[in-house]
This record gives sequence, C-alpha cells and structure tokens, in this order.
Amino acid sequence: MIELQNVSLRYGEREILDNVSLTIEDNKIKAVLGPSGVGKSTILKLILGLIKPNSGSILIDGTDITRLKESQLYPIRRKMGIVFQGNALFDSMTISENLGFFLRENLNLNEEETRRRVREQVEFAGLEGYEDALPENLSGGMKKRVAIGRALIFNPKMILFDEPTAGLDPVSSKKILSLIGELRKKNDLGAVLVTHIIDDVFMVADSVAVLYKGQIIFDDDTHKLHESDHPFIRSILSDKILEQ
Ligand SMILES: Nc1ncnc2c1ncn2[C@@H]1O[C@H](COP(=O)(O)OP(=O)(O)OP(=O)(O)O)[C@@H](O)[C@H]1O
Repeated sequence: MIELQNVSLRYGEREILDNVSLTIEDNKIKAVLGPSGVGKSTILKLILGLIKPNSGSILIDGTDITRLKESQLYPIRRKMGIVFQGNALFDSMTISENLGFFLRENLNLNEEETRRRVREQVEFAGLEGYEDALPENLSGGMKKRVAIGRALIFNPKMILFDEPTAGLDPVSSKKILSLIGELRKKNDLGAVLVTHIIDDVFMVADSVAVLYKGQIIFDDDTHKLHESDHPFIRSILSDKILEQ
C-alpha cells in the first residue's frame, strides 16, 4: 500500500502540492486526475523517492521513504514498475533487448530465465514477431506496450503509469487501458494512473483522486465522481477538457 500523508512540495517559491494525502491500495487501480502542470508526475516521483517532499510522509508498505538513503530505496523501488509518459525505451536496442535490459543489469539470473521472462512479457503485450524490431519501427501503442512489459519484468506489486494514453489514437488508447485492466485480473497488480483524460479514469480506475491547484478536491470511488458538486469537477464532466 502507498500512502501520502500531508505531503507538501515546493519548487522554489512555487507550491505544487499543498498538504496532499492519498492512499493507494494493493490490487486496485487508482487514478490521479488533473490538468496539465498540476503536479501529477511530481506525485509519481515522490512515490519512487526520486524527490523528497518539503513536509509530510510517504509510506510504502508502512516504511516512510522520505527518511531513507538512496541505497535503502532500491528494494522499495523494486516493488514498483513505472511506465513513463514518453516510454523511455532505448532507441538502439531491439524490443527483446529493451525488455531484458534491466533484468540483465540488476538481477543475477541465468540467461534461460531472463529469456523466459522476456518471452512472457512479449506474449502478454502481444508483441510476438516484433522481438528483433527497433522501437522506431513500432507504432505509438506498441511502444507503450513494450514500456508496460519492461515495467512488469521484475514482477512488481504496483505499476505507475504516467499519462499512459497521451498521444495515442482512440483504438490504441483502448487497447492500453484494457491491458492495464487485465494486469490486475491476471497478475493481481495494483496501479496508479496519472492522467488528464477523464475517459481513461472511467474505463479502468476503481477510484480517483482529483488534483486541482495543489490540493485533492475529490478522492473516492470513480462512479461517485458524478455526485460531486465541485465546480471544477462539474466542468470536467461536462466539457471533458482539463485546463487550469
Ligand atoms: N524540477 C523542477 N523544477 C521546477 N519546476 C518544476 C520541476 N519539475 C516540475 N516543475 C513544475 O511543476 C509543475 C508540476 O509538474 P508535473 O510534471 O508534476 O505536472 P503534471 O501534472 O504531471 O503535468 P504534465 O502532464 O503536463 O507533465 C509544473 O508547472 C512544472 O513546470
């Protein structure tokens, strides 16, 4: 379980998160919905311990990571996989090499086990036949599927998605969202999905926190979003456009 407790974060003079509290349960999909620049990616960086808050605690399975040293963070990060907005694939490596890279770098597995895990992700992501292709020869949706496969390679408990459908066409977006839904069913995984696209939230998220002007203005089951009378939520439900 991931818990942000009274987290505040400033970049210079600018307050990005103001006393934000958020709980992300195992085996559930939690969306963090908000307009561009509101601090959604910042929340993911905080969860991974890449940045520290100015105040507040971040608990991962009960351990406050804000107090840990860099070396103590490795086993905590291993519990989570991340899918970056731009996928962060290595352009000069094939799909198989991309999938296996972190395994080969970080775990002392024999080559047979590494290949088995890579094959598992190739199958899960529907990338059979593309093992030897370079990322530049893949569509946006396929690259995203490689990034998801790579995030799963350490068998994490939780996967963090930064805007997983941004820039994808509607059909590819739907495929990616179904894959995210399947992850929980098949692998019992939890997920955090940060997005500014409200349709993504309705399609896969069990619950949603809405981040607006540094604060969480809604945090409940997704279907209860319709009951909110907050003007910002009313406006996004009617326009489906998130602007500051
Ligand atoms: N290292 C940094 N130093 C200063 N400002 C930063 C830094 N990183 C992010 N910001 C600013 O903090 C705000 C929140 O950034 P963040 O990337 O978390 O937003 P976001 O909600 O994920 O939006 P987007 O989806 O557009 O990336 C933005 O205004 C951004 O410009």
